[in-house]
Amino acid sequence: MAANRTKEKKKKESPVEELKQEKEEQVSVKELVKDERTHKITGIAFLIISLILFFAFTSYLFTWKEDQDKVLQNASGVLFNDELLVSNLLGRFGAWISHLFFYKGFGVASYLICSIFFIAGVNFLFGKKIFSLPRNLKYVLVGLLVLPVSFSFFLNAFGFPWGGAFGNYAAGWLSGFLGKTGTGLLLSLAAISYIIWRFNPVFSLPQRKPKEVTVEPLPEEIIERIDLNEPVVKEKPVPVNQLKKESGFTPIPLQQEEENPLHSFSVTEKEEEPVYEDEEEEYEEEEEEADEPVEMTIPVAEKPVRQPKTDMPVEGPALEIKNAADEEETEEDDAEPSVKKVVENLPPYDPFLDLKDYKFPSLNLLENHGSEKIVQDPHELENYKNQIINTLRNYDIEIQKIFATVGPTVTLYEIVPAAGVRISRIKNLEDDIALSLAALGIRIIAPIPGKGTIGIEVPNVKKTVVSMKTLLSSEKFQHNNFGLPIAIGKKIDNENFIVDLTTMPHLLMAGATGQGKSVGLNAILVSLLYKKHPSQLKLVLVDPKKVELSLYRHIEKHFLAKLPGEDEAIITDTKKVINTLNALCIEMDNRYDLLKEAGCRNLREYNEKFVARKLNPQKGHQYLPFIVLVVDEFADLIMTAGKEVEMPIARLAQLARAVGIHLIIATQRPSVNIITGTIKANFPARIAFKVSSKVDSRTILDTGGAEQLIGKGDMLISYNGELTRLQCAFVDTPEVDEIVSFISKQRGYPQAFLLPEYVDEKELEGKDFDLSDRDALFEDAARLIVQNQVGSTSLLQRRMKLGYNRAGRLMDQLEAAGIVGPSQGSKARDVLIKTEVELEQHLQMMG
Ligand SMILES: Nc1ncnc2c1ncn2[C@@H]1O[C@H](COP(=O)(O)OP(=O)(O)OP(=O)(O)O)[C@@H](O)[C@H]1O
Repeated sequence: MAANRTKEKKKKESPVEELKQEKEEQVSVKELVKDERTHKITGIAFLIISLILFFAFTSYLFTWKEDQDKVLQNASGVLFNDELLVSNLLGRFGAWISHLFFYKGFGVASYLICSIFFIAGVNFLFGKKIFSLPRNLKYVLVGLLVLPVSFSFFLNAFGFPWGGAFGNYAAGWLSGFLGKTGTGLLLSLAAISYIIWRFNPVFSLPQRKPKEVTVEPLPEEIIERIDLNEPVVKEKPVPVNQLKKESGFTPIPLQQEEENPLHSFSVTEKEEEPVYEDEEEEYEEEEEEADEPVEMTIPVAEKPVRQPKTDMPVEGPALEIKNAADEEETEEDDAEPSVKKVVENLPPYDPFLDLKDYKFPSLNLLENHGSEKIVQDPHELENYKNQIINTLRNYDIEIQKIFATVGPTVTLYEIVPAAGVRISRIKNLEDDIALSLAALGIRIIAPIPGKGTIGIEVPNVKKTVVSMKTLLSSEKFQHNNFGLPIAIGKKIDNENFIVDLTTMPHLLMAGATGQGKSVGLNAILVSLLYKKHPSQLKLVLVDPKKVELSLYRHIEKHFLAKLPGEDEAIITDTKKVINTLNALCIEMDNRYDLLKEAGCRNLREYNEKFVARKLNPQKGHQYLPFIVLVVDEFADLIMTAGKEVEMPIARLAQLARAVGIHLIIATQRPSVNIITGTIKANFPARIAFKVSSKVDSRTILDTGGAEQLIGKGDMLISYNGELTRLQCAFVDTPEVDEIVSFISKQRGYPQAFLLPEYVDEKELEGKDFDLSDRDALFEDAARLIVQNQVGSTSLLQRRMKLGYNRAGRLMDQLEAAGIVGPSQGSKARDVLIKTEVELEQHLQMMG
């Protein structure tokens, strides 16, 4: 049976084979020329010709003396004169062809001919344009014109045909025409021109003091678009900057780049329209004057003041106000002329007086990770370009132009489709293009907002790590005037992405585990630590995982804020998180009260007024630092505490911006039950690292794309209505350790910045005030409150030199004794007893 089947099969196959043979016989010349095998054979033939010429020429260098006479004498028949014995390695042919090229032609420059055959051979053999033949032909042509003349002119010795007949003739003619000196100079000009053209050396005059230039220098690494409409393949991978120069890419002027909304998010460029409201512009002016960091050192005298909210005595001259004037009269408008005079005469309040020796961390604490030079293989560019064009062509989509912008991790191919092509068609081909490029993480932006082009982002084979050090040492970071500058990463065009957290004004970060979230948080925190004095910034760190943020515990006395009575500043316990969030709400309300009383619209105006000594510390006014709340692993909190966490966060996010409280919330699980509508509505700025699904991407960014990222700090940021792809700056844990230890070794405040105490009402229920437990200062406190008719804890703290806890306890006792009303959040409590006489009676009754 089996044998029969094989026979049948053979029978069946034979007609096919016959057909095949017939077909092979009928191959037309046209098909033969097109056939891949013909190309390979031609390629090898060319390579062999190139080798034959090379060996013949090289042998000629050693045998020319012996062979020259023989060839000259038998000029016509040398090739076929069997009796003629020559010394050239390639025999009579070698002797003849070398004589032809060297003696009668171009001398040593004849070697250039070999290169033509070599290049044509390689291109044919591999079926690709590995080297550019037209470019080679150009070089060969110029070489054959210039080199023989130079060789003949300069090396006219030893009887060797250095420049061949052509060289001799041309050099002789030139010498007659220009004289020897003229010819020498002309040939030198040719050589120098070539060197300048090829290598563009830098000629610099001895250093003179440069004039003051006000234009901001552009960051070095900005890379322009590469025009892929010309061949880009070079012999070996070269840095893109060089590549552009060498292969004649058409660099598009930077101005055009800036017009591209994808690139134009240069929030730090001076000429950019500021995104701030009026008041913030003013703030910048103020900061500009004050903020003149030289190598990260901010001048001490011109910074706003921090009035520590601790029990430590307030340093500096602000207390002099008290001596000079009644506290009721120190308000700017009502102030007596004499008071005004004193205030005017005082120098502005020194911001850093509390820690005036504080040194900002130096950039040396950070490391360079990798070379930072973006190296792009031109073959990769060419390949991807062709594959993109071919894939689109397979679907009948023609394109007009294609450009590439090479970023640290991805390259953006920008396509201008032919007229009439529907953009949605290209968008639908996302998967096909990804398949044809055999690359993961392709993202298609159709269209690029504000442009008639379509973007295809393709991950680079070789990725570059963006070091935090590069970003922090950049001009943009060092000389900006942002309230809270944060360096996040680099855009696809290599521009540094440095923004002001105060304008965000809060930030939501999401990303699957291991995709770079913690590194991103560290990058933000490190940026702040590099730019802010401890008096200007306080961090509230919430870290349910207990590991990520614990690095920062050593700077508790410099930069951290905590609840009164807590041991640890970094909050890991859910219950304490709720208390802290509510305490922050109280702080926010308190700040609003202070702002209202001072007649200021925001923190900046308020601090400005305070620094100018227009606000009276005796009335509770103090310098207010920014507070940044960082929550790592928000999902854990929402899962365990739900609304109890969500409500204060939403409230803070809605209102806290004006009073300088900003939120950074990170989560691994960007699902809708965690990032609820309320949270989302209040966090317009969002970052997504790689997430596991399109749904997750939509939850965080309101659009897909984050699932296509490639991890390791590759991210999308949605800010100001724009979506930008960034490579997050990399800062390693040992670097953070170094910075933290540098700060922690310096003198700090006596304790962390204390947040207002928040007592859960539920906990208080049932707790009655026991008269026998009365504080020793109870009666004094009661008198003070009644005299002033202000039920404020800070009044007790200030006047009685008490800590926050004790003052708070006293106030609770006063409430229990019916002297003051219940707490009203940030507002002072009502005082229920109006006169001192009444109070004395009350105290007596209490016994
Ligand atoms: N910006 C970056 N550049 C280069 N490599 C990075 C970058 N960010 C992260 N990585 C690499 O990815 C690893 C994981 O990053 P990271 O610890 O920040 O992830 P994660 O999202 O916080 O994870 P988890 O949620 O589990 O803590 C890092 O150890 C590092 O090797």
